[in-house]
Amino acid sequence: MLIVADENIPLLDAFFGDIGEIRRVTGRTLSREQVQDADILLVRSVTRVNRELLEGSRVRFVGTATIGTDHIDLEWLQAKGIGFAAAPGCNASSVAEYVLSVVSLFAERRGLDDWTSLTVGIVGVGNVGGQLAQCLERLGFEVRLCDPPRQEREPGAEPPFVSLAEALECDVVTLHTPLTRHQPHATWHMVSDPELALIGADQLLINGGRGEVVDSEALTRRLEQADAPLVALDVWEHEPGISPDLVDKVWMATPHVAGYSLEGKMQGTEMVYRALCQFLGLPIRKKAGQFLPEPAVSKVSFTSSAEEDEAIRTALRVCYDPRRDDARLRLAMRGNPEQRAVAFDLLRQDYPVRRECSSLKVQLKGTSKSLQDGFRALGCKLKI
Ligand SMILES: NC(=O)C1=CN([C@@H]2O[C@H](COP(=O)(O)OP(=O)(O)OC[C@H]3O[C@@H](n4cnc5c(N)ncnc54)[C@H](O)[C@@H]3O)[C@@H](O)[C@H]2O)C=CC1
Ligand SMILES: O=C(O)C(=O)[C@H](O)COP(=O)(O)O
Repeated sequence: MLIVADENIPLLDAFFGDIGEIRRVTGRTLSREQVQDADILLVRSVTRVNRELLEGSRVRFVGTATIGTDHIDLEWLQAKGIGFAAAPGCNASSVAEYVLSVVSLFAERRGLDDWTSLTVGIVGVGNVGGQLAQCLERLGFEVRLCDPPRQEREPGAEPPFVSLAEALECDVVTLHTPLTRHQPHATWHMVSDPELALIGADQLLINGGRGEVVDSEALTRRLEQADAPLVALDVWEHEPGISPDLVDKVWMATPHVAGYSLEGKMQGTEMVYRALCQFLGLPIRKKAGQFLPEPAVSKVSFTSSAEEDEAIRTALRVCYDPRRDDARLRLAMRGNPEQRAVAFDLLRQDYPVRRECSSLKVQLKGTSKSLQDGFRALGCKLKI
C-alpha cells in the first residue's frame, strides 16, 4: 500500500511505517503525478484536495492532520466514495494558549494591573473557542460568545449567545470560525469595513481562524486611520504570499502557528492514524503520548510573594511567547514576493519545539487558592 504524505506531518514513520510504504512530498506543491499511484493521501492545510488533484488516482482515503477542512472538497470525496478524516480539536489547546498569551501582552500594553478586567468576545465557539471560553471564565474574565449556528441549534443556551456586533463591543475580540463560503452564516470576509468600523483604538482584534474571514484590504484601510484598533493576526489572506504592508500595520503578526504546539501536531497525526486504522480494519496500537519527549522547561516555582496575574502570565510565556514568532515573520517580509512566500512556509516548516501548558509542572509554596485555580485553568500540573 502506498501512502503519500506531507513531509511536515510529524511521526509519519512511527505511526504509518508498518501500514504501508510512505512517500514524503511537499504539501504546497503536490501534483497529480505524485498521487496517481497512491492508496492513501495524508495532507496538511496547504494542499488543496479536489478533483484536479485526485481524478484518475487510486486514492481511497484522505486524512488531514488539521482541524480546518476548507482545503478539502468534501462533497467531491463523498461523491467518489473516498474515505476522509480530519483531526477535530487536535490543536485547540495550542490556539487557546496563543490567544491567552496575546491577551496578556495586550493587558501589559494597556498598563492593566488586573488583566481579567478585560472583556473578551469569542466569535466561533467550537473546540477552540469553547476551550478558550472555559479557560478565560475560570481565570475570572467576562466572556461573550458569538456563534449563530450554535445559537440556532441551542436556543435556550445560558448565557445566551450574542451577535457579532455585540461581541465587537468587547475589549478583545477573537475569531475562531472555520472558513465557509456557501452556507448560512458563511464566514468569508465576515469582518469587513462595517464590522471594523465598530472597533476602536482601545480594542484588540485577534484572528486565529482563517485569513479569509477578515477582509484584509478593509483591514489595511482601517489600520491607516487614527483610531484603529490593535490587531493580532496568526492567519492571513493568500498564504503564503501574504501582504508585507499588512504585516507592517498589525501589532502582533505570526505565521499561522497558533496551533503549532508539539502536542497539537502529534495529536493531529494520531487522530488521522486512528481513522485510517478504522478505515482499513486494523487494530489501533499507538498513541501520540508515547512519543512526546521531555519538555525543555519542565518545572516552574512560585512562592507566597508571587503576584497572581504576573505568575500566570509568566508561566504562559514560558510555554509560548508570540513575540518571537512576530519578530521572525517581520524579518521574513524582506525580499521580493517569491522570497517572502518561501520564507513564510520555511518559518512554519522549521518551527521550534513549542510545548503546551499541560507539559509544565508548577510548584506553589504558600500561594492563594485562586492562583492554584488559575494554573488549573491553564491545564498545568500542580505541586502544592
Ligand atoms: N491558527 C491556527 O493555527 C488554527 C486555526 N484553526 C481554525 O480554527 C477554526 C475553528 O476551529 P474549531 O473551534 O476546532 O472548529 P469547530 O468546528 O469545533 O468550531 C467552529 C465553530 O464556529 C462556529 N461558526 C461557524 N460559522 C460561524 C459564524 N459565521 N459566526 C460565528 N461562529 C460560527 C461553528 O458553529 C462552530 O461552533 C478551524 O476551522 C480552523 O480553520 C484551527 C486550528 C489551528
Ligand atoms: O489545524 C488547523 O486547522 C490549522 O490551522 C493548522 O494549525 C494548520 O497547520 P498546517 O496544516 O498548515 O501545517
